[in-house]
Amino acid sequence: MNNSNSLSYSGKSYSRALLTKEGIVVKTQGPVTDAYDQVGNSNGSTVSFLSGCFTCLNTDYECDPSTVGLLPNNTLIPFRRILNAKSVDSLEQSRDGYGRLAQSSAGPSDPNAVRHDNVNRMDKKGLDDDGNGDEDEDEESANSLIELTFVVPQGNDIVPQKLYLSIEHVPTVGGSLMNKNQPIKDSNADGGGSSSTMTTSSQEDTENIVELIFQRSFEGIKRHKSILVVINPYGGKGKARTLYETKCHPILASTECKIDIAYTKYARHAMDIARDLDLEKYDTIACASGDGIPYEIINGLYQRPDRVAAFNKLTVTQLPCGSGNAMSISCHWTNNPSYAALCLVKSTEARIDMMCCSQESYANEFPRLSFLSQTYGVIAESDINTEFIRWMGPSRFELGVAVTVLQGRKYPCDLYVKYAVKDKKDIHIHYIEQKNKTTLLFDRETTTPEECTAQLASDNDLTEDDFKLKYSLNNDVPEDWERLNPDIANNLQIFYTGKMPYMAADTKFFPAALPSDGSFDMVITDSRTPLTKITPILLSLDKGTHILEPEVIHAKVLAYRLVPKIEEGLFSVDGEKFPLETMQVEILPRLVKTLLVNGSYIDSEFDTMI
Ligand SMILES: Nc1ncnc2c1ncn2[C@@H]1O[C@H](COP(=O)(O)OP(=O)(O)OP(=O)(O)O)[C@@H](O)[C@H]1O
Repeated sequence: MNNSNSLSYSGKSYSRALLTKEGIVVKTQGPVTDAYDQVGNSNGSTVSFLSGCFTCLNTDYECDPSTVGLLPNNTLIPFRRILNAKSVDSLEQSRDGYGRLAQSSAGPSDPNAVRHDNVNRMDKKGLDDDGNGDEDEDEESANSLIELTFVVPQGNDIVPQKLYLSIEHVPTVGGSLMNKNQPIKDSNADGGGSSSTMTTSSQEDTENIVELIFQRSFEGIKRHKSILVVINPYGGKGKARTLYETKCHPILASTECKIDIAYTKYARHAMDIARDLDLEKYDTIACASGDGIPYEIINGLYQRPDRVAAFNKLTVTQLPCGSGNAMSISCHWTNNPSYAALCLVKSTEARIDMMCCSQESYANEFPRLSFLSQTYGVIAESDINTEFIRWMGPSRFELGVAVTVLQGRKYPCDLYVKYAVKDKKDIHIHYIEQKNKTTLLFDRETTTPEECTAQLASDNDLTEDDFKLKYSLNNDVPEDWERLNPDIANNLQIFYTGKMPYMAADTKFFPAALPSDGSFDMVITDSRTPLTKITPILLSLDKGTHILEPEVIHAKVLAYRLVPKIEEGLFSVDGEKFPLETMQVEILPRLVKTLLVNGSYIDSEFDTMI
């Protein structure tokens, strides 16, 4: 390579870089390009990010071989985008007899595998970048090369990329920078660590820097996860497997996580998988599916004799590969499988409340845990009874709702509710108070990652008591439960209860939902509401402002009993069909561990809705 700006060692193009508080800044290495993308980060702000080809992996535009591996001046690679870091010397120690670098844990579809081959071909010829076979350039820097893997945007997705770096500066106490050739602080020196210094060899420096990169890239986050990916090959109209393999796996395989994959072979198989799972083997179950598989996994775990241990050990999350991905939208803040894969790696564990459903048909055996919603009336009928027009995609559901509402159908019932917060104004106060609790917990300025994890862990040890139901279906309705005005109950149109803000990509049905406020949201409409009023209500579901309308009943509840008074129909629980029988539901606080961006659901903007 005849580019005067380029650096190479042993056939590897590499860049000089600085380690800063925010990430790794890559210094001038080649012609400055304007190929930047604005990428929304988990805090809702944006960061600059390079797109296009700089490591020969992107096909967005044709690359210039003289700039391969080179980044424009001062490109910041934020820590939250970093998946892995390795000392190149330690990689080289694991070469096979042919001089190949050891392959990463990436599967066959991992584009990084190609990159290893490219590098090795050059190594085999014994040529460096100037083609003369001398390993003469920047020998000292090359001794401490780091192979960094991070995500970059590609089209609508993110993909892993590798880059070789020579880190010239690392931060000292307080975040100021020091020269690499000075003795570096020990591996705790991440802004608050020991001030003792070590005089180390270049290789030891590199190992320390790698450790520092890991500490900053995985603050308060489990780095070596053992993940069981459960794929529903029929999910997402048969696209779930391909979505996982092309968009999620390359990202997960680039990390230090261990990944096993199980395919569901029949309906409800995921429940059996969770029931029979070896708890020792995994800490995370990732459902590459719609919302049906997380529901089955959670209930499979619930039915285990060692359910306390199961819910203490395992985190259940979703990679959005189905047609309904409410869990990922609410928890990972995205419906995009590749971004969700990054969230799986980078998000914080947090406990969420479950809603425990009892009906005569199954309650004596096992009640059912619902993480998302229960519905009766228009929504239930529209979800299930429009299966035959599934080809229409999500709009079939809206059409179903519109038709049923236009028909003026009603779904009489008796409804008894134990309220947590009944008045709409008080819900706002409750929401802001509870939301701030989580925000404070995750405020990195006031809470260290360790404190944050400790606070979360302090109530992470469930006991069998946490599974005990307060109310029995067989008993009379408790005295402190309130009966919904029969005038409304006998004309009920929509009955929908939920625990997450989004029920579909453009349906923010429960904007006041919070992960663990010990209650769930109830929304009710009356079929006598004039069309001129109900139409704007339905049209505002995407914004979530429907709950502000006076015609909509909205409350935070702890439990309810609904006695249907129709001959034919159904309940829908987390999108699954349930029998038309008396349904009793109560909250079981903080039962399931999942992954939430900064410990919160996606911002529903409920606090600013007036
Ligand atoms: N191999 C299989 N054969 C038939 N059904 C299956 C299989 N694997 C899983 N299922 C069922 O598919 C259903 C839907 O799963 P999931 O939520 O992952 O997909 P989805 O794309 O969101 O589908 P839906 O639109 O039906 O909710 C679940 O009830 C599950 O039991």
